[in-house]
Amino acid sequence: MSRRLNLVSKHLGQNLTENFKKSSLVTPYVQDPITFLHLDQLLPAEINSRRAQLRANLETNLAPFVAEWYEKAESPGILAEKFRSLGITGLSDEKYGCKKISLMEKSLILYELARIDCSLATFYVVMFSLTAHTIEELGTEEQKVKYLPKLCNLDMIGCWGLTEPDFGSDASALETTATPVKGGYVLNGVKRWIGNAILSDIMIIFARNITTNHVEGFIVNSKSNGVSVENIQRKLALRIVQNGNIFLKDVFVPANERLGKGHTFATGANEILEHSRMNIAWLAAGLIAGIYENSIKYIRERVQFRAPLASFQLNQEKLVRILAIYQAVFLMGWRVTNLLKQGKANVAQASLVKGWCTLVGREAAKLGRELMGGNGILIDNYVMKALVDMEVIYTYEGTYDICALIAGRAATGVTAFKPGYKA
Ligand SMILES: Cc1cc2nc3c(=O)[nH]c(=O)nc-3n(C[C@H](O)[C@H](O)[C@H](O)COP(=O)(O)OP(=O)(O)OC[C@H]3O[C@@H](n4cnc5c(N)ncnc54)[C@H](O)[C@@H]3O)c2cc1C
Repeated sequence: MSRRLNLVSKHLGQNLTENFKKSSLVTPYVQDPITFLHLDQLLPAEINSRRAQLRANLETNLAPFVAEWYEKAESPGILAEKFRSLGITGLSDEKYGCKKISLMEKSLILYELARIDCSLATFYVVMFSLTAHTIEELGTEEQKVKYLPKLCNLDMIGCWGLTEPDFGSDASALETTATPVKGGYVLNGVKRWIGNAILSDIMIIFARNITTNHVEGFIVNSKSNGVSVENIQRKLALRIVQNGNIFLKDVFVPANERLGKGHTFATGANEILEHSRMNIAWLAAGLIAGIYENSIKYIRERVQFRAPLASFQLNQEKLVRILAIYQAVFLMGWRVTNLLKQGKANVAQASLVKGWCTLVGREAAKLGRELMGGNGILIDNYVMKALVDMEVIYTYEGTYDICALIAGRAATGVTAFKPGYKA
C-alpha cells in the first residue's frame, strides 16, 4: 500500500475507532484482572498497598530495561542493588539482620516481578525460595549466622544444584557423590541447568552420601578447588537468568558445611521444593496478569475491518478465557499460600497447584499471542516472551507430568512411579 493510502486508511481507522469508543456499545473496561473478582480484597490491606507501591516502582526502575537485558541474555550486575533499593530483600522472619517478608508478601513480590519479567522473578526464587530458604530450614545455627545476613541482603549470591545431566525428573536417583573423609566430605559429579551458577559465591549441592546412600545437601564455596562452571548459551527463554553446568571434581567440603537437617531426599531437597513449587504458581499468576493487560490494551486500540479487535466475538472469548484462567490461578496460589502459612500444605498440594497453574498459563500465553497477530511476536508486546518463559516454569522444579503424578499418587493412593522413587 502506498504511504498516502496507508495514512488515509490509518486516519479512517482512527476516526472509526474514536466513533466506536464513543458509541453506547463501549463501557468502562477491566484493565487489571485482579479487580474482576475483587481478588485484591483477599489480601491484607497493608500488604496490598505495598504491592501497589512495588508495582509503580518496578514500572519505573526495572521495566524499561527488560527488553535490552533479555535480548542480550545478560543478568545485569545492578540487579541485586535494584532489588535492595526496592526493599524486597529479606527472610520469613526478622532475624540474622534480615528484614521480615511474610509468605504472602513474598508471593506477591514474585507475582509483581513476573508481571514485569519472569527471569527477574526466577532470580528471586533462586535466591530466596531455594538458596536462603534451604539454609533457613535445613542449616545449622552456625550456617545461618554465617550465610543468612549476606544472602538476605543479596551481598552474597547463591545457587541451588539438584538436577544433573542424567537425572532431571528422576532427581532422587542422582549420582553426584559425597564421600566422607577426615574433617569433611569430598564431592564428585556434575550439575545441570543451575540458575545463578556463574554468578554465585556459594552453591547448595545435593549429593549422595556414599555411606548412607541418601541424598543430602552441602554448602560449597564456589571458589573451592575442583569447582568449575560453564554457562549454558543460546537459551530461547528466561534469557536474563544465567543457567550453568557445575563440575565438581574432588571438591573438599568441611564437615560443618553439611546441612544440619534433611539428610534424605524426602526430608531435604523435596521439602524445599514443596515450598518453592507453591511460589511458582505466583510466577504463573504474574505472567498471566501481564498477558491479560497487554492483550486488552492492544485489542482495544488495533483496528481491523473498521472496528477495534476487541469488538469481535472470537477475540472477546479468547480474552475472557485469559481472564478466567487468571482468576483460577490467583485463587489457587492464594489458597495454597495460606495452607502453607498454617503449616497444612503438603507436597501433593503444592505439586497440583504448580502443575495446573503452569498448564493453563501456557494456554493463556498462546491466546494472548494469538490476539496480537503478527505483532504478538515482538519483545515489546510481552506475550511471546511470556509464552516461552511459561514453557520453562511449566518444566522446572518438577515438570507438569511429575507434579501431576505426585498429586495423582495422593489422590488415588497408588503410585505411578517406578519402585524406588522417593518424592
Ligand atoms: C531454565 C531452567 C532453569 C532451571 N534451574 C534449575 C536450578 O536452578 N536448579 C536445579 O537443580 N535444576 C534446575 N532446572 C532443571 C529442571 O528442574 C529440570 O529441567 C526438570 O526437573 C526436568 O528435568 P529434565 O529437563 O531432565 O527432563 P526429563 O526428566 O528428561 O523429562 C523429559 C520429559 O519426560 C517427562 N517424564 C520424565 N519422567 C516421567 C515419568 N516418570 N512419567 C511421565 N513423564 C515423565 C517429563 O515430564 C518431560 O516432559 C532448570 C531447568 C531449566 C530449563
